[in-house]
Amino acid sequence: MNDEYYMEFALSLGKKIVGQTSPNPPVGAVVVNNGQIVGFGAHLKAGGPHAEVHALNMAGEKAKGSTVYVTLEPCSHHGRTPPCADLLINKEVSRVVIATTDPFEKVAGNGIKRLQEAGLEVEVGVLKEKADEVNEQFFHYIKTKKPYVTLKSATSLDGKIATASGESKWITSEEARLDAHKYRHSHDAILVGVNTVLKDDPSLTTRLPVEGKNPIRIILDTNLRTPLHAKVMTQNDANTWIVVGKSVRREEKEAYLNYNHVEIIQLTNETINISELLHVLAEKSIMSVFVEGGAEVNGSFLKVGAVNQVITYMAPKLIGGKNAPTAIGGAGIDSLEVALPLQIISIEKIGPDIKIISRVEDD
Ligand SMILES: Nc1c(/N=C/[C@H](O)[C@H](O)[C@H](O)COP(=O)(O)O)[nH]c(=O)[nH]c1=O
Repeated sequence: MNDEYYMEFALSLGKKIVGQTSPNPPVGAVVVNNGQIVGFGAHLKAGGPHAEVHALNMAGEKAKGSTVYVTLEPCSHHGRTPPCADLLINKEVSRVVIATTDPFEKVAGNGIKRLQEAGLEVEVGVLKEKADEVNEQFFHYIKTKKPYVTLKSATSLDGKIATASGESKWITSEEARLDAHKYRHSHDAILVGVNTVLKDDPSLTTRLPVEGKNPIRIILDTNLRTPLHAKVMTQNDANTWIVVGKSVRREEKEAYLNYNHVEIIQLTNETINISELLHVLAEKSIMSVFVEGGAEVNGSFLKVGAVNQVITYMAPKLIGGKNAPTAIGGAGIDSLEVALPLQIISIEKIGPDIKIISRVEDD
């Protein structure tokens, strides 16, 4: 076979664990010896063994003289686990094929250098584009020290998220709504405004046919209006972080602190500053946030340009009405020249609806 054949396998392992390794990258590794796959593995959770460790353990004696395919440059620094570059050398691996290099300053290029200095054959760049996509959340987080933000909207053909009277259930189909849950699974946090909580009382959990990780639920709630009987308060199958402004007083927060799964994050301004929020979330190791609106919250992210990916579901319905809300509220951008440089990545049918994935060009 060829290198791409085995790297595809390693990438499929990495892709399947996106969302469960934060704040580490979702890495996959495959060990091949004499044309046989003798080991494979993925980094399953931060603090756990890296993908190469699992794959080499499975390979046992057959690691010697093997070729190891890994989706990201092996680490060469002592993190919470010993360096994988040293392990590859100690196991007497002959050749290491790497899909893409790690932008993390402690690693960038050092892993490759250490392998080459030890006499291993190293090949870099096999299926690089695909690996960069699997690592997009991690790379953005490492480069910008801010979470990767995916904005989701579900609208009618004319861009409305509800009728003028506020009716919104449902615009898009069951299939489209289910598809959105995949992003709840693959992001560390889901974020909505308190108006969505007041209007829809959402649970914001991941309800996929088989399992799915619940993201941390982040509620933007400047004046702490989230009702104590809301599902995000009474259901503790996911943590809930309520973000409030400076003027919320300590005694107002008391009642919320009785819930173990609830945390109040108080920012330093009267109103919530999205840039400050993203900095605080990154400090708490949140690598990716799935913003499910509503319109005002979406507008506040757009206003500061804090959008990396947009998932748009559009139903074949026309709602109309100048007072019916559209997907992005707020003041909007002042001129087209400051519009986000989005690129459409894919358009597909989901049931009767269409799904558009668009991303901001790499920074
Ligand atoms: N109104 C529509 C949506 N509306 C989504 C709501 O704003 C809110 O995120 C949901 O109610 C979440 O509830 P839960 O977490 O599933 O319990 N979302 C969609 O994809 N299509 C629509 O038509």
